[in-house]
Amino acid sequence: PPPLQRSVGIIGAPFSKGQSKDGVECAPNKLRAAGLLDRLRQQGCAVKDYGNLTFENVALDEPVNGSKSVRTVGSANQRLSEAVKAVKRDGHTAVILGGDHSLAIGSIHGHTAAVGPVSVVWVDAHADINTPLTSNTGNIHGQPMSYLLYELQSKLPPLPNFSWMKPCVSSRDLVYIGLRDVDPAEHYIMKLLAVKVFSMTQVDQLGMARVMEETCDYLWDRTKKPIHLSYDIDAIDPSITPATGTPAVGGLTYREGVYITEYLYQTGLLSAVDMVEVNPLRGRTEDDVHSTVSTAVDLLLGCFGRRREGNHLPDYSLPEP
Ligand SMILES: N[C@H]1CN[C@H](C(=O)O)[C@@H]1CCC[B-](O)(O)O
Ligand SMILES: [Mn+2]
Ligand SMILES: [Mn+2]
Repeated sequence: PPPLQRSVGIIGAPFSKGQSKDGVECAPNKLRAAGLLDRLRQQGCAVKDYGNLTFENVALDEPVNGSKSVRTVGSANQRLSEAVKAVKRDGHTAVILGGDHSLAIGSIHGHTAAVGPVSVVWVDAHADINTPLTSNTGNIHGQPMSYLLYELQSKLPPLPNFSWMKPCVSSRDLVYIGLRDVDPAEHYIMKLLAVKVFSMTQVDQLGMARVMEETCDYLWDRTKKPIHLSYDIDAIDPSITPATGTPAVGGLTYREGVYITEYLYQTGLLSAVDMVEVNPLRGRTEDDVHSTVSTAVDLLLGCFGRRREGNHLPDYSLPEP
């Protein structure tokens, strides 16, 4: 089997301007405070923490074609792209702690700048594939995939502070898992581009084991590429992860969510992971926040070898009397 990814580079991306609810910028430090780095090290990973990026709030950032905070989102993602490229060049699997899902623009752009074409596994209740002209909210966290796909470039208006980026994902290299709250325009776009989708209906029909087999068979139809896993915590059912900005009922169980990470880890191809949309201020109780944050931590641990059967380090030996 291929050498499994055990060297992790953590980037904190405390960014919230892809949407309108305060709090999502607090998630990187919450995830660290929950012991993410220690737990990764305890399961045998080498972990380098690159700290939190600082993002500029662009003044007078008036909507462009309805999209909000375009200049601020563009500038943030340019910075994130550079940071992810550096982490990849240092030889780590990149972990990007969001922050809202508009960060996937910079994360995937920087990833492909470093390693070339990647397969994207997008785990989310939502497709996040509105263009600036189809979005009903103007929130760019509902649009990142339209900025990234070669096939949608002709549908994008010129956007200030985005001239640094180029499209870098082919629709053939994208798989969605967990969709259940998709706008009509997004549905039309996914049909038009024949994007591979495992909505919650397919999760129910096939079961997650089959979904993951079919995901990998589809992505590896030709060459095996590094995998970019973009995990929106709202893919998980809100009964488990309520502290998030756009919850949608009927989501993945904790077990299904973790299975995705266990499966992708053992491919040995996991090259970058986004963990986004955890919003501690959206929990009604401290338990809501704890359940959401600890689930996000467990999902990330699964990406780096944690198994529910148990784990032990290779150098473990039993104590002798
Ligand atoms: N209700 C969804 C569907 N479309 C909306 C939009 O375009 O604003 C919402 C986006 C969620 C973004 B998220 O997936 O990153 O949370
Ligand atoms: Mn979502
Ligand atoms: Mn999302």
